Parts: sequence; C-alpha cells; structure tokens
Amino acid sequence: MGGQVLLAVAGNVGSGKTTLTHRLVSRLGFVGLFESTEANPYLADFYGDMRRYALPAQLRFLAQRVIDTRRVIDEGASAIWDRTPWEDADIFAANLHSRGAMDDRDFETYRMLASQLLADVRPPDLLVYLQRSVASCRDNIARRGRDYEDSIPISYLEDLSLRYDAFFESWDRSRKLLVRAEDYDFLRDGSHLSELVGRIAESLPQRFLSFG
Ligand SMILES: Nc1ncnc2c1ncn2[C@@H]1O[C@H](COP(=O)(O)OP(=O)(O)OP(=O)(O)O)[C@@H](O)[C@H]1O
Repeated sequence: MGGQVLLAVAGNVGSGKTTLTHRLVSRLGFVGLFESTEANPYLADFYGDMRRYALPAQLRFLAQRVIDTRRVIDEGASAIWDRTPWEDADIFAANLHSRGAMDDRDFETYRMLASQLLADVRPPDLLVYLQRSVASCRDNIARRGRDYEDSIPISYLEDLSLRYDAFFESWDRSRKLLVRAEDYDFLRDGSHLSELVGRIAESLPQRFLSFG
C-alpha cells in the first residue's frame, strides 16, 4: 500500500453518503470521518430560519469539518470522508448566498475564513460523487424522519443538486469518480459494494496499486 489513502464521498442531502461510507469503512478498514447530526448545534434552528442562522451554521460546519480532517490526516491512517469541507464552502454556503439567505457581507466574511482554513488542507486522493435524483433524496429524507428536516423545501434540494453537478464537473483537486446511486444497492447487496471498490481501485493514482 502506498501510504495513507484519502477517499471522499460527496453528495446531496439524503443521497446515501453515510450508508455508503459505513460500508466502505468496514470493507476497507479505513477510518470514517462522519458528519454527526448532533455535532452542529445550529442545524435545527438553521432549517427553521435559514436567514437568521445561515452564517453561524456554515461557520460551525466548516470549522468542525476542517478540525476533524486535519486530525485524521495528521494521524496518518487511511480515511474516508462522509462529505468534505469543500462542499460546505463551494456548495452549501454559496447556495445560501444565491438564494438570498446569506447577504453579501456575511458571505464575504465566510469566504475570507474558508479560504484561510482550507488553504493547506490536503485534498482526498479520489472524490466519489454519489449522484442521486432529487425525488429519491427527498424520499430518503422522509424515510429517516428527522423532525428538523421536514421543512427542507424541494427547491433547496434542486438547487443543491445543480450545484453538486457543477462542483463535480469542475473538481480538479484530485481524481474523481461518478457513481449513480440509483444503480446500486449498497445496503443489501455485497456484490454492488465489491464492484464499487473495484472502480475505486482503478480510479486511484498508480501509487496505490495494491489498494482493496
Ligand atoms: N454546510 C452545510 N450547510 C447546510 N446544511 C448542511 C451542511 N452540511 C451538512 N448539512 C446538513 O446537516 C445534516 C447532516 O446529516 P447527514 O450527515 O445525514 O448528511 P446528509 O447530507 O443527509 O447525507 P446522506 O443522507 O447522504 O448520508 C443534513 O441535513 C445535511 O444536509
């Protein structure tokens, strides 16, 4: 194995990142970098009133994810991210700004901090984009039944989905892999996971030849 491998799973709210990341963690023996739903004390308030809580919620997401990322990278173990800090900055915060939930002044403040915090964070070796239709994301969100997510407008998911596609298209910090979530059943079918692990191995840089 060519040293520490960093994988990232990126995708919309309800796309199934957490399920996939758990499966990959147990298959590969990597450390999982999970987004704890309880970790952001602004989240429920944010969904209740996006205008009021956009800036503190975004700052908290970014700070927590950068702290967790740096710790895992410093520890030297191979790891897999369930969402990256670049998604916070380039997708979520930018989306709130363009929806009018974050004003120009707050967005500029956020951008100043984000560019400093992210300046020397090592990117993943491979970004896996778990692409799922908005209708299917919405069904997953409804099924998991978190009260505070009841208020998520469909237009919010649609905007994020467009931004995710553009983010993936322009992602040039590492290699990347598109996975259409609806073609796989990672929860119930082990062969689907094996197929994806094979695709990941093929997509990684040469130095990780013995991966998987
Ligand atoms: N930067 C952010 N801005 C706004 N909301 C965010 C941000 N990062 C995460 N969230 C929200 O916090 C919650 C975290 O939940 P969770 O970890 O289950 O992620 P998720 O996006 O729903 O992923 P998945 O269903 O693919 O596992 C979700 O409602 C998620 O959209």
